[in-house]
Amino acid sequence: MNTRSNMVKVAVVGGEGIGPEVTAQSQRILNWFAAKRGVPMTLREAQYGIIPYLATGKVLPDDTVEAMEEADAIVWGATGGPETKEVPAAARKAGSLLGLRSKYDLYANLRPIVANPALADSAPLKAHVLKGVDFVIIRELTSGIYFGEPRGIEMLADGQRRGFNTEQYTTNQIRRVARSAFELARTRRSKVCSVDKANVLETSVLWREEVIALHREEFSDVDLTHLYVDNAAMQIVREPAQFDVMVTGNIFGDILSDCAAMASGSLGMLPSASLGPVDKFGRRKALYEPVHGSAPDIAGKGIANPLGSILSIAMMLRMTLNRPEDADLLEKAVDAALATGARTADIAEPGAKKLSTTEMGDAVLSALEKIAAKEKERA
Ligand SMILES: NC(=O)c1ccc[n+]([C@@H]2O[C@H](COP(=O)([O-])OP(=O)(O)OC[C@H]3O[C@@H](n4cnc5c(N)ncnc54)[C@H](O)[C@@H]3O)[C@@H](O)[C@H]2O)c1
Ligand SMILES: CC(C)[C@H](C(=O)O)[C@@H](O)C(=O)O
Ligand SMILES: [Mg+2]
Repeated sequence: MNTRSNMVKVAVVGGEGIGPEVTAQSQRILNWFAAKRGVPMTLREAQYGIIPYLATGKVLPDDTVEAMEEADAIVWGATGGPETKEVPAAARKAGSLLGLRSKYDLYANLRPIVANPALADSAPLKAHVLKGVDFVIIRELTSGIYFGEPRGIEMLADGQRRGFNTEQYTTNQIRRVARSAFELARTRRSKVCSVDKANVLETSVLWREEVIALHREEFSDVDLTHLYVDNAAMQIVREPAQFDVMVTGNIFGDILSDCAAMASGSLGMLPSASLGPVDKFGRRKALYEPVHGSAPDIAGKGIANPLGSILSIAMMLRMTLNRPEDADLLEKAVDAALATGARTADIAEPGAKKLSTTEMGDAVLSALEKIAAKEKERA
């Protein structure tokens, strides 16, 4: 029997656009693992975005702040969309996703890209979903040009306006995310590709020097290569199966991960984990979210692919809950659902039945039941 003290606290924040639609499916999965597998967690639902803004004047109301504050893991849906225009910039900024990443120092953002075999065999996706693609982009998430100062838009003497941002990285910011990449690579195929723009940017010169130094000092058993970001984008399209772990800065990682998403068939397939520093009790605040955004073009239609969000729960089971068997079980259930032909619109073949978001959730839950029952029989 689990006592409340060993319960992992999870805040579930659907957010905006398709965020609540996909997160609802993840929540069903979480409930299944709590009820059927005894995974020790408490779920606290909380709101984010335009709805709480209209009620409280805050996109991130106090109740949500409290839920996130006490949580070991945050399950996030999405932010953004046309409604954001109704929220004044200051209120939006006060509760932004970037602010949360910064507040909890979620510096290591893991974005796995896996070509599911069932999709690699599917005719319309064959061109870019290539068998054997299985790599992780580790994106530095709390520094770089997203956070560097000074930034702003100023008026020039000649009447023009000038916008400016600052790319910046310190030794420690580079080393800690590079360490995450080397450590992850040791659990995989022991290859790290570091991506920068060291032929132009000083931040990238420093990035490359520090990655090389850390590699020499502590990780010389790992195979380390370097690519300029423009070449990396081309290589991801040309031969994504060559990569194991790719580590890069904030903005390069943002762009490369959407680009790499197509090797998995759809942006809707990609999960992510954003991890903070390990505290003195060995705990690590984490935020789990699909890589995609609020998708205003399909929001409210019930057709979004929930698998990116659901696979983020597998990452949570593995990384926050330390339940690798349950993470494997969930990934197997996603594989099984896809193998039986379950497809949302973004990954469907022409003429094939297109499942709604909820029906894809049903397909994963039904696969979970079947696989768990078989495992029980075998035991
Ligand atoms: N982490 C986040 O919350 C996050 C991430 C990215 C973008 N955003 C925000 O989302 C808003 C929309 O941005 P965008 O349109 O550039 O990017 P997006 O990721 O929302 O959508 C890009 C394209 O991918 C499709 N898509 C995305 N997720 C899908 C899914 N689960 N199933 C099927 N198709 C899916 C969309 O329909 C769209 O055509 C912006 O306000 C942006 O800032 C938020
Ligand atoms: C919504 C936006 C700020 C965010 C980013 O640029 O980091 C998104 O694109 C992502 O990839 O998580
Ligand atoms: Mg992005």
